[in-house]
Amino acid sequence: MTHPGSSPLDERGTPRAELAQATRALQDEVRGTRIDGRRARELAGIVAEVARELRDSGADDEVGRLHMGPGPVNRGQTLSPVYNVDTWDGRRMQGTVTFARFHHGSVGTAHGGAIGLWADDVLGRLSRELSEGRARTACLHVQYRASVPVGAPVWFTAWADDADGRKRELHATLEDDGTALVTVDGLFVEPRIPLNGH
Ligand SMILES: CCCCC/C=C\C/C=C\C/C=C\C/C=C\CCCC(=O)SCCNC(=O)CCNC(=O)[C@H](O)C(C)(C)COP(=O)(O)OP(=O)(O)OC[C@H]1O[C@@H](n2cnc3c(N)ncnc32)[C@H](O)[C@@H]1OP(=O)(O)O
Repeated sequence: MTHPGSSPLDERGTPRAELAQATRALQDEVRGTRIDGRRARELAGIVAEVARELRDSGADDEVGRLHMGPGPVNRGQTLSPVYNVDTWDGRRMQGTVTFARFHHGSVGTAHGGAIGLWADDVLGRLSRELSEGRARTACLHVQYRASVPVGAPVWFTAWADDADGRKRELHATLEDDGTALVTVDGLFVEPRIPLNGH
């Protein structure tokens, strides 16, 4: 079984990946900085200049589609927490996810919405690994059982029940030292009318 992270579509190590990684670092530092107001304004100008150059490079929807690539770290988007798939046996995926300062909710713990975003992403990825048909998230039930730390890797497991026609029930847990922090139950459905390119 091919390890998902070893797909030839993986963007890790490319210049584009480096740009995404640098942008993640920027997001984290913007979140935490104590920089003074005058310098903050100067830096805003520099960042705006970078954004202009990227926009002028011709970003469009085709580029946006790289968001769906398989690499855990470098899908060209910087919103989702970074996660790494360590094992994949065709049915069950295990690995670690690290919520960054950018995903901070309150008192050192991850924002619940960021956890939901990650869950949708990892189950979406699992769904893509399981079959060619493109399923979409119909329902995501996230149970927050204990706080998820920021800045430290947390172990995850994601797995699938048997497919039921176009429906796939997928599950995930986040855990720390054997204690469940979050449990997720998702329903993904292959649309009756397939969406173009999705
Ligand atoms: C080894 C290397 C492999 C390389 C692989 C390469 C790439 C893979 C890598 C990466 C992918 C990475 C990451 C993925 C990232 C993100 C994934 C995010 C996914 C999303 O974020 S996606 C956006 C949010 N999502 C939507 O935007 C959906 C909007 N929505 C719809 O598009 C429709 O609503 C739809 C399609 C859901 C259903 O529409 P439809 O018309 O096809 O469904 P229909 O009515 O026929 O229902 C059929 C059966 O599903 C049941 N059913 C339906 N909906 C239900 C519900 N909500 N609750 C409970 N049951 C439900 C019915 O009850 C019936 O059940 P039954 O058959 O038993 O009666």
